[in-house]
Amino acid sequence: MAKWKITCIQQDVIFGDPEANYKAVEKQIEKAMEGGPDILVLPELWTTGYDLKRLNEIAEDDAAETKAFLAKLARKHNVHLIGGSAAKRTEDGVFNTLLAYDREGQQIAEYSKAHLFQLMDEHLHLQMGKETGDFELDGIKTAGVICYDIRFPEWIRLHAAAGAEVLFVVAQWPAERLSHWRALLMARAIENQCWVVGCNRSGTDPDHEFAGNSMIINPLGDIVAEAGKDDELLSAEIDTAETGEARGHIPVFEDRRTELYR
Ligand SMILES: NC(=O)CCC(=O)C(=O)O
Repeated sequence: MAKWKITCIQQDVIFGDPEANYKAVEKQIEKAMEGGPDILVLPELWTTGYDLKRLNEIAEDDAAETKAFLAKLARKHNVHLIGGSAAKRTEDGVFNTLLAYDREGQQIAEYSKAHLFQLMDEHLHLQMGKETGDFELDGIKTAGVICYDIRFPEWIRLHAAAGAEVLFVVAQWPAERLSHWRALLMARAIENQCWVVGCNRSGTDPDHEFAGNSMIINPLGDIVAEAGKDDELLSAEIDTAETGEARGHIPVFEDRRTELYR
């Protein structure tokens, strides 16, 4: 069991300008550390934004600079860093990849978005990940997924059934579907009886206005903290003992009828 203070860094992303975003994020991390968090969370594609037409050009080989940047800051601040996602260029194309680092700056997760969101043209510019997003923090099973992934309950269930007690969701979720963002995050928490930490971006890009409304939701589906629309550091204390309590109270995982689910 673990008790953690989690802070989501909800902020605007400067379109197609990784250097400017590194500077902005470094500054926000410094500010967030004043609150003494154990875990920091960044949003989806925070280095490049959805500059998909230039993505192949501005993505880094193996997301190397982003990895070095996140590892350095996790170590410097002695904080677990769920580093949002970054465009990772490989021989097979560009992936939208979540990266996470522990307090020592060791990489603990590298998960590429499995479900590509056609409405924002991801399928034209990105490759689909094939692996799950499980990882451990301080010996606790957790998982990280990316934005549109939360529309696939069977994908999230796979992680919860493997023991994840906290689900981190990094996102660039548009304001026009804010009601879906809120309902889907709450539903994933209720059905999987796990903590859900959704870190969305704020601001706009040439094609979208983003919702903000990062959320921290407990395993009963209650919203413990929710941000507004603009830049914000959203924090809450979480206790993973509540996952076991929720699962003990209504034994959903025991009552599953997997033999019927075909
Ligand atoms: N960046 C995304 O995956 C957006 C997903 C989204 O907006 C949705 O409605 O789903």
